Amino acid sequence: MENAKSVKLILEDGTEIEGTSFGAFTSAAGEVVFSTAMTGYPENLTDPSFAGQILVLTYPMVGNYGVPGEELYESISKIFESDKIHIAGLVVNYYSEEHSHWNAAKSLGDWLKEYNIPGIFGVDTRMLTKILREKGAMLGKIVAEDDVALHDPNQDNLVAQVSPTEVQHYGSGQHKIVLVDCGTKTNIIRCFLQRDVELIRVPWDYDFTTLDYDGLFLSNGPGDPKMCEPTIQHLQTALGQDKPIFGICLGSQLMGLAAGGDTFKLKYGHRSHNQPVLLSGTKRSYITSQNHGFAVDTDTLPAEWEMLFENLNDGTCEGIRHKTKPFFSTQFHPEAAGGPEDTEYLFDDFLKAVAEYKAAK
Ligand SMILES: NC(=O)CC[C@H](N)C(=O)O
Repeated sequence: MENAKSVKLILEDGTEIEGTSFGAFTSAAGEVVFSTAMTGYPENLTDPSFAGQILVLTYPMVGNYGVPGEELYESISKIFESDKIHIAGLVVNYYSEEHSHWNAAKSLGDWLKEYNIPGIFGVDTRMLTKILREKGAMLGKIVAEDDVALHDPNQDNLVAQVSPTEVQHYGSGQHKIVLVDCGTKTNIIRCFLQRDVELIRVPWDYDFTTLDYDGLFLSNGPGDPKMCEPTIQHLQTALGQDKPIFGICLGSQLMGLAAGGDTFKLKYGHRSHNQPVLLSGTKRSYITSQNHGFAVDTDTLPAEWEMLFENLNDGTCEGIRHKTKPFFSTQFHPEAAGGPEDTEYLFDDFLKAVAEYKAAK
């Protein structure tokens, strides 16, 4: 690339890696996490759950299919997972400014520049991932001209930063679903709108218990789930009723906390499109899309709750369910975007539970 400027990636353990700048030539600090997904950077970079994180991609060449232009679907993005880039910085091995794809509108570097997000390339990201697997996810920074202090985003209420402030309505189906938006991926909204649903999207701390609805959905979102105290309190009220509840990722962690269980931080998290999970009580496994750094501690779940899915790599909890009421959640992403769509049927399972609840009323 012309006029290439050198930048550094510095980790809290003192590791310093020199590379070349792409995207914005600026410094940024965050939690350094890795993803082994082979594609999907337009989706990953706009997933609000990545807020505050410097993302390391192990796939060796990034940028070669460019970035699509925006298109709308029912007033939300048809392409991206939110309306902006949420990562704090991007670390890749080989960055391809040149790109070729039928819907590419710009290069990855130009897109990062639009949001003032720095990228660094020329980094052996597989070596770096081995360090992060060995020592755990670490704080770090990309340093261009001016130095910045290390900063732990998990100490911030990131959900409050990415959640909307207004209630929004979508669709006109027969099931009225409240979506508590802690930083939702738009494909969750698309998955609902492709079904028979009227969606009421509310801010993370909105008291949804006052609304008239048939089913409750808890979205994914960034940071430590324990920061979402108001959401947990409202959810506890909802758990006292019988209306179906479905949670994804952060939503699963909030369900665990509201039920009286605990969550903990994983050593280096699960971020990829090929995580195997086992459906409890069966021999059926699914390949799932994942992006999380925290998990529900299965041993702390009260007696009325049980693990619904288990991660086959490390045995951690990938979802929970209530033994008698229609409440369940997944730590993985049934809406994929990117990743396999094998578990999208869970949206249908949830809506079936909603229909049964309404029929029994
Ligand atoms: N994708 C998500 O919802 C992530 C949940 C939470 N922030 C975690 O890292 O575990």
